[in-house]
Formats: sequence, C-alpha cells, structure tokens
Amino acid sequence: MAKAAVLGIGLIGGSLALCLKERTSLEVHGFDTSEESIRLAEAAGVIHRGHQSLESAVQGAEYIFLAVPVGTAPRLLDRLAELPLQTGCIISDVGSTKEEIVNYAEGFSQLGGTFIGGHPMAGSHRSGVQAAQSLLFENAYYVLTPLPETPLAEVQRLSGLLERATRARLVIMAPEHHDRVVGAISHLPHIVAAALVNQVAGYNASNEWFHRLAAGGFRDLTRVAASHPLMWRDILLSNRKAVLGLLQDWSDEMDEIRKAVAAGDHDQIESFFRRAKEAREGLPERRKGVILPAYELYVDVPDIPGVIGRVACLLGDKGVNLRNIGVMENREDRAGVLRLVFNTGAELEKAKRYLTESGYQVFDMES
Ligand SMILES: NC(=O)c1ccc[n+]([C@@H]2O[C@H](COP(=O)([O-])OP(=O)(O)OC[C@H]3O[C@@H](n4cnc5c(N)ncnc54)[C@H](O)[C@@H]3O)[C@@H](O)[C@H]2O)c1
Ligand SMILES: O=C(O)C(=O)C[C@]1(C(=O)O)C=C[C@@H](O)C=C1
Repeated sequence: MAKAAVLGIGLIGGSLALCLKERTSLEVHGFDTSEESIRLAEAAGVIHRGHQSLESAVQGAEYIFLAVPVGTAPRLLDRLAELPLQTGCIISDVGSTKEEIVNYAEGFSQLGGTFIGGHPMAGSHRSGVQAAQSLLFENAYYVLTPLPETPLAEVQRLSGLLERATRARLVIMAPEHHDRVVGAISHLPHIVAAALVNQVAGYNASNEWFHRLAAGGFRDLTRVAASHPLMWRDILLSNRKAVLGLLQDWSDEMDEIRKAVAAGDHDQIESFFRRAKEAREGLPERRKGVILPAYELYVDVPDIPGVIGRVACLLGDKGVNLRNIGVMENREDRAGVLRLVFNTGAELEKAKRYLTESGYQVFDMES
C-alpha cells in the first residue's frame, strides 16, 4: 500500500492525516517529538501507525507533510535531507508562512524529493491532535506555492491528492504574494486580538468588572487570542517584513481615528464605520458542505518548464483565484495543454481576458 508520512501530529497534521486516511487509499504514518501525541493519534485512529523515529516514519513514503511550527520546519527539512527518501516523493508543508520555507527548501542541492509549499486556510485557536477533525478544511482555500521550475506533473499530483482528501479549494500563489495577503487577513488580526486582550487584562488587574462585563463584541473579536503562543511567535518572526509594514498601516489607521475623535469630527467617524460595514458585508460568503462546480479553461503552452509560475503569477497579480492547474496528457483530444480550474464563471472570464491579452491561446469547454 502506498504510504504518506505526516510529521507533527497536532491540530493541522492530525486533521490532514484523518483526511488522507478517510478519503484516499494511502497508509498514513505519523511522527511527532511528543510521545503523548503519537499515542493519542494511534488510539483515536488518526493515523495507521505512529513512529518515534523520523527515519522509519518517512521510509518509502510517496508523500511527506511537515505540520510543525514554522520556526521548526527548516530544521526538519535538514534532517530529511540526510535520509534516504522514496524516489519521486513529494514533500509539502502546512505552515502559515511560505516565502521563508520555500526559499530554504530551494537552497538544498539534494533533498531527495520535490518540495511544494502548502497552507490550508482553516484552523482553530485550539491545538493538539485532540482538536483534529476530518472536515476542518472542507471548502476552505488551500494554497500551494510551487516554484516556476517545479514540474507541473508534481503540482498536479499533489493538488489532486489534497483536493480529494481535504475537499478544500486548491489555489496556486507565489510565496511572497501569499505572505502579504495572509499577513493582512490572519497575522495582523491575531496581533490586534492579542493586544486588545492584553490591554483589557491590564485594566482588569485593578477592577474585575472589565472581564465580568465582557460580552459578545469582545469575545467574538478576541477568540483567536487564545491561540498557541509559540506558533504565533514563529509566524511573526517568519513573516517579519510583511508584518512590519502592516503594523505601520495599522498605527496610521489608529492615528486617524484618534484624531477624528479628538476633533469631534462626526463625518470622519461615521465614514470610518461606514467603510468598514460595507467592506465586511462584501466579504465572500463561506459555504460549508457544498461541492462547488468547476469552471475549466485550457491554455496552449508550447514550452512547459517555467510556464506554471508565469501563468499562476499573471493571474495572481490580477487577483484571479486558480483552484487547480494540470497538464492535459493528450494534445489531440483538446486544443491546449494546460488545464486551469476556477471556482466561478466570473473568474474564468477574467482569466480568459488576461491570458488572451498576454498572448496565450485560450480555450474553454465550448471551444
Ligand atoms: N492552527 C491553525 O489554525 C493553523 C492553520 C493552518 C496552518 N497552521 C500551521 O500548521 C502548523 C502546525 O500547527 P498546529 O496548529 O497543528 O500546531 P499544534 O501545536 O497543534 O501541532 C504541532 C505538532 O508538531 C509537533 N512538533 C513540534 N516540533 C516537532 C518536530 N521537530 N518534529 C515532529 N513533531 C514536532 C508538536 O509536538 C505538535 O504535536 C504550523 O506551521 C502552523 O503555522 C496552523
Ligand atoms: O480559525 C482560527 O482560529 C484561525 O486562526 C485560523 C487561521 C486564521 O484564519 O487566521 C490561523 C492561521 C492559519 O495559518 C490559517 C487560519
């Protein structure tokens, strides 16, 4: 039976292991530095088999997933580079930042497998294998960050497996683009939530009414402040450049509202909340348990090496989400060799326009 190895069987590693176990034929092996996590994962049927040795966990594995804190992942890659891995294996990760680990993996002259960065955009403030669940990623976005030179067939193999196992929507992005976007919608909000909780805890130290009166607003806004401190320390250090820029923008925004309140500027204050309300109400709906239709496009690409990066970057820069990308094996069956999958017809139309404007020959299902 083909084998997958999940390294780090916590919330995300455990959830991914469950997905692979329930929806693929892979035998799922787990490795963790915590013996307790291995024991719990085996007892709860999260993995087929647990290992206390990294070498035996990855031996013969076709897929290896790193699901450890982002500050630990490079050291784990160092150890993998020393081990004999299965020829043609794919190594991926689930870390919340991508540029650092992708650059690190690129620096190896001999890694024994193809590294493709990954990040499922779903999680929880809880941690550990006890919180793992096989529906965690359903319909969430799952970002892959291959390099332009990553063989297309390998990206297709991994995205196909993950799509089937997690039921997530696979998208492809450049690592630095990922880190800037995720910095704004995940890393900054975690800092703001923690800062708010710390500020109020300071007031509460001398007056307990601050915590007693905390109602829906405070609780909704600060749920993620209960997240794992070590995981978040690593994320901020890994995405330092993007986070520093975002913190500067955040203090500018705070300065502006502070000035408007100090000046008693009714219009400015109302407009601050009006802009936020409109933007919040305009967030795309999150749907659980619905299988989304796929919108497909075919692109004729004469030269395969590097093409995945060029096409993915072109669409990423224009804000178009690519759900999946793959090579058509038989060029006679269909005009065009690269298959692109989108979540909406509107995204497909945008992609068609941008690709055509950039000189690509594009065909859809009707062509
Ligand atoms: N929690 C989230 O919401 C979320 C969402 C998406 C991605 N991520 C990313 O997923 C990764 C894991 O996060 P998590 O929430 O599952 O954390 P977790 O604390 O639940 O699990 C991490 C596991 O890794 C193990 N571990 C640590 N160092 C190890 C090593 N050197 N070798 C083997 N195992 C080791 C720990 O014992 C633990 O079981 C992080 O990189 C995080 O950025 C987290
Ligand atoms: O739902 C939560 O508690 C999360 O924090 C999940 C969340 C996020 O949305 O910020 C956190 C980190 C990840 O890398 C991806 C998702």
